[in-house]
Amino acid sequence: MIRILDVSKQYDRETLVLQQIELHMKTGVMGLLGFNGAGKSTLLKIMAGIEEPTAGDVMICGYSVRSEPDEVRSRIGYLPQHFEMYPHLTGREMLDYACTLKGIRSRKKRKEIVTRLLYELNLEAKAKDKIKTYSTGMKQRLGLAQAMIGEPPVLIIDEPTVGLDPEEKMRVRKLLAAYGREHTVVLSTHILSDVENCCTHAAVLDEGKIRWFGIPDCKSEYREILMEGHHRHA
Ligand SMILES: Nc1ncnc2c1ncn2[C@@H]1O[C@H](COP(=O)(O)OP(=O)(O)OP(=O)(O)O)[C@@H](O)[C@H]1O
Repeated sequence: MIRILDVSKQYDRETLVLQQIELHMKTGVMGLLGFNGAGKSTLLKIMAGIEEPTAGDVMICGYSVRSEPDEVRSRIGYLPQHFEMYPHLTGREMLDYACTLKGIRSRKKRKEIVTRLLYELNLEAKAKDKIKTYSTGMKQRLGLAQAMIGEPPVLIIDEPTVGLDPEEKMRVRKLLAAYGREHTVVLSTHILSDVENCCTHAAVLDEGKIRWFGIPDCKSEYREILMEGHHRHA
């Protein structure tokens, strides 16, 4: 589903933000862990076709983000770290508009999709309220809903549980874990419990390199690697 092939990224002459990243992922949920500035968002943006890699390529469902961006775009759902929404639209209107942008022309089909997503993200009660009245957590869930429109084979989510209360965190983790049974989800997070509660795989990104990749559990050495990095960054 996703093949990250020798990806490097340099924004300016001094900083090599990503260094020869190689990662392959089939179905499941991959948690990308790392400290502030480790390069997580940059890697997700490259996967989503928002940033160009300086070297290397990413293949999504067999298509290159560099040379086949339209094919890639139609196969991913992406939630960036800072997602701009129209404050004067209601949640339902925003999702309906996002469906239109994804090329879903039938009004009936859009209504079906939007109703199901509002239910899955626990937004039904606020569906007719303007987004400007939403809490951070509600906006985050609406952002997730727009990424899931059309059931894309690959979901790329930057910090999915930021701003959510504990109950909503659990709901979102369960939803992403369920999505990952038949699709591929890549998420970035600082939170170990996100990884241990919903990810089938984890990668630790540190100073632009993958320091660890594997199946996360509480005994995995990625915890030690994170602790060691924590001391180094403190
Ligand atoms: N557009 C840009 N121009 C120049 N430097 C950038 C740009 N975007 C990111 N960087 C730098 O690249 C590095 C990695 O940033 P990135 O946002 O990918 O890290 P991150 O792991 O997602 O961090 P955080 O957890 O704080 O979101 C940082 O040093 C950042 O300052």
